[in-house]
Amino acid sequence: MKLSLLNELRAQNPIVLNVSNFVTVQDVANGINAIGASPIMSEEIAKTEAMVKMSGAVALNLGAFTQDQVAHVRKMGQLANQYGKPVILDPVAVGAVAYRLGVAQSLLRDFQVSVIRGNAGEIAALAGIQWAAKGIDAGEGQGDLKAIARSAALKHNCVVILSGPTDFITDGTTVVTVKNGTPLFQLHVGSGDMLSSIVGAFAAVTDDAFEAAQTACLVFGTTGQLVAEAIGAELPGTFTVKLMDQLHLVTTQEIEAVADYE
Ligand SMILES: Nc1ncnc2c1ncn2[C@@H]1O[C@H](COP(=O)(O)OP(=O)(O)OP(=O)(O)O)[C@@H](O)[C@H]1O
Ligand SMILES: Cc1ncsc1CCO
Ligand SMILES: [Mg+2]
Repeated sequence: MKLSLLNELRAQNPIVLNVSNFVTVQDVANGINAIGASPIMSEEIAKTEAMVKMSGAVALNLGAFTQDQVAHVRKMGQLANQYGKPVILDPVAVGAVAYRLGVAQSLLRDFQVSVIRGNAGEIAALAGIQWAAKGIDAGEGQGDLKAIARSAALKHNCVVILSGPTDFITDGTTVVTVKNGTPLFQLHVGSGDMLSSIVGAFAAVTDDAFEAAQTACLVFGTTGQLVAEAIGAELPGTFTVKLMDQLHLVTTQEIEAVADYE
């Protein structure tokens, strides 16, 4: 865990290039901005190369794609590999829809990702493990989450974040767990999308994708927890607004005071 990466991120203000989804695009852009990085979204394949070149990391979200957009994501992933930019993949709902899983698997064959960030249902699907996912949510599957995360990481040769009440972050060998968070994250559609792009912001300021992934989970989880403790009620609207504020304001000292990871 390297919390000083948060200060590094804010000092560097790296550009994070995103293929987002139309549902959560604004939260994702503002989340990146609030934490101290610089978001840019792309939907046009013709300008992909220039945009990849100027970026510090590329975050690819498979939340709501058309076939044209899949071609765009593929080209962006391949160009990111060519220019040595870290790629973060958010495989939305691949545990619930076979077509989505097929698309995600074909993309993972065509370019190398640095980090996959998904919930239990999504990561189990990418590991080839049976799990009862529910739409974009993790669902009610059963299994050893640590082993599932590790298996997905080995299969795709990358760092994996299996997020949920506890986040499991692994390079296929070591597994770090982050227990910080709040159930309010589940009442805000796109919490996961925000986390995936924030992983991109951290990956842009270090060559160590495993460290970037761990730090992003700790920063995001503790920030949400601090907000929930401050508002003290189940208010998803208020939570969303205050989460943006707190992502901007949170300090490494405040995070350290509540950090719960091993
Ligand atoms: N019950 C919970 N308690 C604490 N933190 C949680 C809980 N559920 C999710 N989180 C946190 O919420 C964030 C998003 O993770 P989650 O697994 O919910 O993503 P997701 O299912 O892809 O979300 P979405 O589909 O809304 O984008 C992570 O930081 C995770 O730690
Ligand atoms: C609700 C929803 N549907 C497609 S993407 C998305 C946002 C969660 O990623
Ligand atoms: Mg998600």
